[in-house]
Amino acid sequence: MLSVRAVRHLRDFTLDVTLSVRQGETLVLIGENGAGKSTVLNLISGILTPDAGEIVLGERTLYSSEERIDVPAESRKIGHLFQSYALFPHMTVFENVAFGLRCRKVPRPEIASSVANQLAAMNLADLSDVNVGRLSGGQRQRVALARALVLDPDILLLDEPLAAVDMRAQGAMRKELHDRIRNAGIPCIVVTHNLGDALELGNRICLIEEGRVVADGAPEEVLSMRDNGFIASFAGPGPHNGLMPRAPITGHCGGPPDFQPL
Ligand SMILES: Nc1ncnc2c1ncn2[C@@H]1O[C@H](COP(=O)(O)OP(=O)(O)OP(=O)(O)O)[C@@H](O)[C@H]1O
Repeated sequence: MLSVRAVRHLRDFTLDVTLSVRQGETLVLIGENGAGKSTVLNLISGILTPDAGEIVLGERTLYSSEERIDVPAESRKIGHLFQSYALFPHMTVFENVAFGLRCRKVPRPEIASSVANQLAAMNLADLSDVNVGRLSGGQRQRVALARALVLDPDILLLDEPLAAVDMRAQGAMRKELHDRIRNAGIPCIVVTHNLGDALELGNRICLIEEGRVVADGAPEEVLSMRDNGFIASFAGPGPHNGLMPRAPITGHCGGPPDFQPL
């Protein structure tokens, strides 16, 4: 179980979110550009430090402003797939996937077998010795996912995991993600602008607007709010056909747990 209560002052507004994700549950974060979705992931993985609040993963407090606990990013066992991959282009696929394990000082033979297994599982074994700079966007995204999964993480944070995968490969990749998330049985947070992905991958959808959670519920509940006009931010295409428009949100709801409009 992950539980987050985090405040962080950003350039244009103060992010102030409270959310939780149970074991085996996938929470999908949606919201317009700049709403604060990636910042939430960065606060959980330790790349950014909250200005106040508390982040607890299982039995472990990762951050607490009251108890002055701030576990550094490298000591958190978190699989974080970044929107921009954050891979090393001059290093091989193997070296990129091994990077987090090396930082954790995992013994070399264990790194070799873990990385080989992960690459095989993701059909990347043939690219093991290829420099990442030579790969396509979709291939890089799979390498970034392999790097997140090879850590055997306690939680998965996936920022736009299918954005760079071409349409033809998206179906297979979405299914693979779905299976892996389910099999991992750990909390997972996915940021996406794609409603089809949100429905396919998520047990719950959380809508963020200017750093605040304005809706949090089962996908069908959040969608019915959309259908009833409480949320206009993804009122465009139908559930399975593409990108959510990034227009300003014109309606609010009361947020968890009863989703009443303001
Ligand atoms: N380190 C930072 N310090 C101050 N402001 C920041 C920082 N990082 C991001 N911001 C600002 O915080 C806001 C939220 O950005 P964030 O990247 O989290 O949004 P997002 O919802 O993930 O957007 P997108 O869908 O475009 O990726 C933006 O206004 C951004 O300019």
